[in-house]
Amino acid sequence: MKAYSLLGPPGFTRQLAQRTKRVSNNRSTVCRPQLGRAATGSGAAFCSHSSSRAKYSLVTRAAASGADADLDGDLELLKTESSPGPRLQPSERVLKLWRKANAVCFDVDCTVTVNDSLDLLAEFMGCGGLVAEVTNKAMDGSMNLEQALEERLRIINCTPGDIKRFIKAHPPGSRLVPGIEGLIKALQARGIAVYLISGGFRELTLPIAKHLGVPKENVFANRMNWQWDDETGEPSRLVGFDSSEPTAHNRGKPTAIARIRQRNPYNTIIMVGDGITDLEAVQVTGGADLFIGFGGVVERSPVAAEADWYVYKYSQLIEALKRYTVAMIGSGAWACAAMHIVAQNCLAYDEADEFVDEVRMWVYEEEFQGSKLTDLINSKHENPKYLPGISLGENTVADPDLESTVRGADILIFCAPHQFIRSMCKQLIGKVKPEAFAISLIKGMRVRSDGPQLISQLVAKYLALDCSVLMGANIAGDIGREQLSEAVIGYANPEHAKVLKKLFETRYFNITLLPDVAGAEMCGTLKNIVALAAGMVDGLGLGPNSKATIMRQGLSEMRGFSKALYPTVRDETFFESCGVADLIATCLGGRNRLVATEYTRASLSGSPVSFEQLEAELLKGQKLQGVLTSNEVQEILKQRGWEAEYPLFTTVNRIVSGYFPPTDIVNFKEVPSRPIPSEDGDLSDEELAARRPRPLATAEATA
Ligand SMILES: NC(=O)c1ccc[n+]([C@@H]2O[C@H](COP(=O)([O-])OP(=O)(O)OC[C@H]3O[C@@H](n4cnc5c(N)ncnc54)[C@H](O)[C@@H]3O)[C@@H](O)[C@H]2O)c1
Ligand SMILES: O=P(O)(O)OC[C@H](O)CO
Repeated sequence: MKAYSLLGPPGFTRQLAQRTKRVSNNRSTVCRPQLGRAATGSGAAFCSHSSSRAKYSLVTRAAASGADADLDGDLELLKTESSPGPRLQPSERVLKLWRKANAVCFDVDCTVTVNDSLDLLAEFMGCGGLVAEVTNKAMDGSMNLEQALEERLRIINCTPGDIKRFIKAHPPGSRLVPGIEGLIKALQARGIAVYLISGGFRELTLPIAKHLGVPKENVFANRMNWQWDDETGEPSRLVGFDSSEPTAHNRGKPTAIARIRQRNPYNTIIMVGDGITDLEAVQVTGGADLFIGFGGVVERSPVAAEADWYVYKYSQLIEALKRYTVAMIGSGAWACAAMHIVAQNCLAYDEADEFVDEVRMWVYEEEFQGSKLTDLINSKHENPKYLPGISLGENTVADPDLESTVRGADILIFCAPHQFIRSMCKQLIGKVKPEAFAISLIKGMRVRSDGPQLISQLVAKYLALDCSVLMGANIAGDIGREQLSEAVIGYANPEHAKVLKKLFETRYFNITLLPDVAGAEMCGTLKNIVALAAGMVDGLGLGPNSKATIMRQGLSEMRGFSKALYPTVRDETFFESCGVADLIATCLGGRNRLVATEYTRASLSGSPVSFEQLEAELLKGQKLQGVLTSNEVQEILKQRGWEAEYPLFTTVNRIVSGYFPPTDIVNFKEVPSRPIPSEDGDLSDEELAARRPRPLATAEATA
């Protein structure tokens, strides 16, 4: 890369730089016009304004050959320096600013393919050559901006009718830069204000703004002054322009941006342009926060060299607006059903297109029918073991490596059986983006020596992330088959909640936002205990009255226990999908209910089977959460002396621990007051072993 610094009067050096670049016809040459003398040792060409144009050829030839040149006299190319060239890849800082912009200001010349509408109007009026000469004078600094505008208008001397005809002959839609409409729509859909700033005239800019959907109050440009016809009361003759507009003067663009700031509470304003006057927007205090150079219409080397980010296509800016890379941690039945929705939503195009298409999914690697589960998912786009027949989407990428799954992710979805989460979070410490946020779909809790810990709290503690929860009547298979369903997102951070709603909501899956993380999560966790009781009732062959009794009692204990642990939990939460609706769904059709039903039947038949065995036989790799949760909750009840206050929870735990037969579920009111049979007395070893679920310690050890 050769870079030449040209010293001299700004207009002249700028023009010289452009010509040098053009002659060198080489993108790896950068010419920077600079004022004053360069520091000793830096590459510089000095040209006084009076230096003859003949000297151009010397400079341009030197640039074209990439050679150093040492010219005498007042045009002196001292030597070359190396430069990294335009920044074609945005830095982290630039990307962040682009994504958090409140307003984006476009130089209007970067929205239409013909760079200067006034020159185009001059051509239309048949005076293109004359006007171009004046434009050149402004470029080489021999005429100031205001004088040049005045002179160009004087030559053009058009009427309002001429302008109308001109717009008709060159409608904005016929000369838009590809991608500009999509970019402006994408920005506006995100609530980012769009402005057009032009050194040209409102009369020519407003039709472009209208076509692009930019409101006219967001257009900064000069205004033509008209002589009004006394007879018709209509404007008739052009008599100059209103020089009070900021764009009529040097540094007009930063002045316009300063005005935008005065009128709006914007933190971040971006200027997109292709000229030195656009670049000035970031060089003045109060101007733009970032300058993005656009080379899709005209490429000006000094602008390219100084831009914070230089792009040739607007699609690059649209792509970079996609803020959220999503990662799914888990690949069981619910993780796959949720992925069916999430992957579609990430791929779906809407104007606010906020999600990166590809979603990585962490898969606990297993062999299935002789192949690796990850390979099967990546080739067939479904998980044949945990949710066969349901597409995960071609944009889902299964990854057996937890750390690479979350690398670069902005949103982490946790959906694995709760007993494995702690060890997974420990592994991820320091591996997730600090500004990422999380959502847990997990129904379960952890009990530590100092008390309970919700999974959302565990994620927040280990990974320092805000963690919302998604809970509801959500039986995985039915959602995979796109049956109507709903859930709540319990949140603490409303901004995150809004994004998460977009990520999960779909035609058949409604999301309600609920500012009660603990309430929603406690509901999802505790209903699994009640589902075991409901399964026992089914196993006993009892009818709906008995089941309804169990469910009502269960709901009441869920509410009491949740509020006793977390006093901020709201009563309304129990009437949402995560409360009563999930309780109904899980007690009618969930896995906990199924396994408890079979446990009860086996027990009644005189051939008891353990929960562990039934889990393996009936669920084929899926995990039963209710028994673990019952043990965890019971530990808290015991610690706090609350067992008698939660008779259904306690009875379920006595049954799944093998102390009482499942027939005792109907005696839940008095079971807690009964003495617990001693292990070596009242029950045979086989009976106890068969009835006892896998102890909690074993499950934790697996993790
Ligand atoms: N299945 C549902 O209908 C449903 C609905 C709503 C919520 N949930 C909740 O979602 C959570 C996840 O359940 P799911 O249905 O996606 O899973 P699942 O029960 O269908 O499958 C078990 C998963 O655990 C994985 N696994 C096995 N051993 C592991 C280990 N040592 N470490 C890590 N992972 C291991 C398996 O590979 C599999 O992906 C649970 O908290 C559950 O309560 C489930
Ligand atoms: O199959 P279960 O009993 O784990 O319940 C599944 C879901 O949690 C129902 O919402």
